Amino acid sequence: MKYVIGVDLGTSAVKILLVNKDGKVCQEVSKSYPLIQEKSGYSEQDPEEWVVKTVEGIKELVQGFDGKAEDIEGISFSGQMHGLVLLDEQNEIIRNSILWNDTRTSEQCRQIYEAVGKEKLLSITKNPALEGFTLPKLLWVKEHEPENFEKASVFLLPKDYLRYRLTGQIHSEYSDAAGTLLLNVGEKKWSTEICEIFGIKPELCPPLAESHGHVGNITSDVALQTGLAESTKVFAGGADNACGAIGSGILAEGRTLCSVGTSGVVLSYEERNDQDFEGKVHYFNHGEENAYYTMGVTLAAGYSLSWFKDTFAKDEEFDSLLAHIDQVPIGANGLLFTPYLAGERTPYADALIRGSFIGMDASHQRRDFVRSVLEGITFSLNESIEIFRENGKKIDTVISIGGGAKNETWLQMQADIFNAKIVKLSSEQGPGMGAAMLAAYGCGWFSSLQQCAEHFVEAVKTYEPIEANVGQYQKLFSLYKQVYQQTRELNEQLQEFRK
Ligand SMILES: Nc1ncnc2c1ncn2[C@@H]1O[C@H](COP(=O)(O)OP(=O)(O)O)[C@@H](O)[C@H]1O
Ligand SMILES: O=C(CO)[C@@H](O)[C@H](O)COP(=O)(O)O
Repeated sequence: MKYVIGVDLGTSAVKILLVNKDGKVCQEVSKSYPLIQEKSGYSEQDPEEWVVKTVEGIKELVQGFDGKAEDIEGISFSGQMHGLVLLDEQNEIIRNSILWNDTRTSEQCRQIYEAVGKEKLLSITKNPALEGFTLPKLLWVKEHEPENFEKASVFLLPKDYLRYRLTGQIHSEYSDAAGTLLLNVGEKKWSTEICEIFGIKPELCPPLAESHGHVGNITSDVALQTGLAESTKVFAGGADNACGAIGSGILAEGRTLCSVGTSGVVLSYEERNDQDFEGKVHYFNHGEENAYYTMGVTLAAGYSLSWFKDTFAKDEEFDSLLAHIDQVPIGANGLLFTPYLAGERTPYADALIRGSFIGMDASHQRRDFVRSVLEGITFSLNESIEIFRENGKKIDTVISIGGGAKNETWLQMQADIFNAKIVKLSSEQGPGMGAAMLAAYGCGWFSSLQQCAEHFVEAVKTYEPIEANVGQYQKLFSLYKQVYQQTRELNEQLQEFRK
């Protein structure tokens, strides 16, 4: 039997899957790493930590594998998007990576609009200037750490850096490059125009490959450290959301995905690159060649739940924290949560907004808070579903993946709040599976990603919306939507008291 490895470099952890030619996940390893948050709105990670944890994880996986290392034919990557990794001329890391959920760059976003103009920016990059994207981070470094900017010889995205360390080859690929604001998304090339406007030398942008492109092999050093064979082919991989889409079979028009990882996304496949969503949703290149997807993003989805757990139930597992939520009625006994712990993207591009619990009273117990956190996250994702529906998309079925899809009550809640059928897959690890599928397709096991999806993607359970619940959630959703408007100014005034 032949195998491939899919590596998902997530925000909370790197998750590594060993998948056989039948699409069965034979082994799984996960290694977590922390966020570095020096100030409110700052979020960084040490790229070296990604490499160390991935190498450890692959080593563990290979040690537990009873076949021959040569049978692991290929490896590919999925990664948290947008994070800026700067390398000097020796390809050494210059500073910590500034991540997708770091919102220090509001001023740089303003400068981008001023210098390029919103209309032109949308026509080239298909996206608005958002704090999480890479170009604003690069401009922040240029302004605040000019010595680091001067030293930089290339920038990479997180999984591209990881792949460089495993192969010695420097590349990016279209699906992740699309999240930089430096790519001409429709023409699939770095925008020389945007680079020139901001004084970014073209060499700073790495060469581009297709996601299934064979970009190198494992170096002899990494083969020695991990037990992988040097013949293991390395394929470029994709942005985690593009890989999540591949791993969930979102490979045709009309398919919709919901992912609750650290962030939360609602994503829809797009055949064309010329639709106009006026920048209300992200519009990126897919990991499938010449395809696209649109997506709304909740910055702190799973992160809201993990924040709650770390703060109030540190030593408990998620399953035990969530054990009693179905004993709490819809609406959490009058408690409403908004998940704006790190600001928000969709539908409010707002770096200053912060979360709220509205309606606390002395009868509330921990379980009410937990339920309200899940409801608030799901309401936020429903705002993206609403934008898609308002733009004419029919959403009656949603495939649900990510850490959040491990909980059955949450999946039923998604069905009731989205008023759509929710499909759970055999593995909730869509991005890792998508990465493995890119390797499988790259190895030539299948003639297309679609054919690979027919073999690899397996639905195991569906959750139908329950009419009575849908009605109750609709009432709550209209209250939820008022919280943003009513807390926006308060949050602006609280800014001076933040860390
Ligand atoms: N058993 C569980 N039930 C519900 N949610 C969970 C469970 N385990 C993890 N999660 C959620 O999933 C999130 C992590 O999802 P994951 O897809 O691994 O994220 P990432 O790719 O960002 O590292 C956590 O922040 C948590 O909110
Ligand atoms: O910023 C985005 C998408 O635009 C995030 O979705 C990141 O890609 C992080 O993903 P997870 O770690 O939550 O999977």
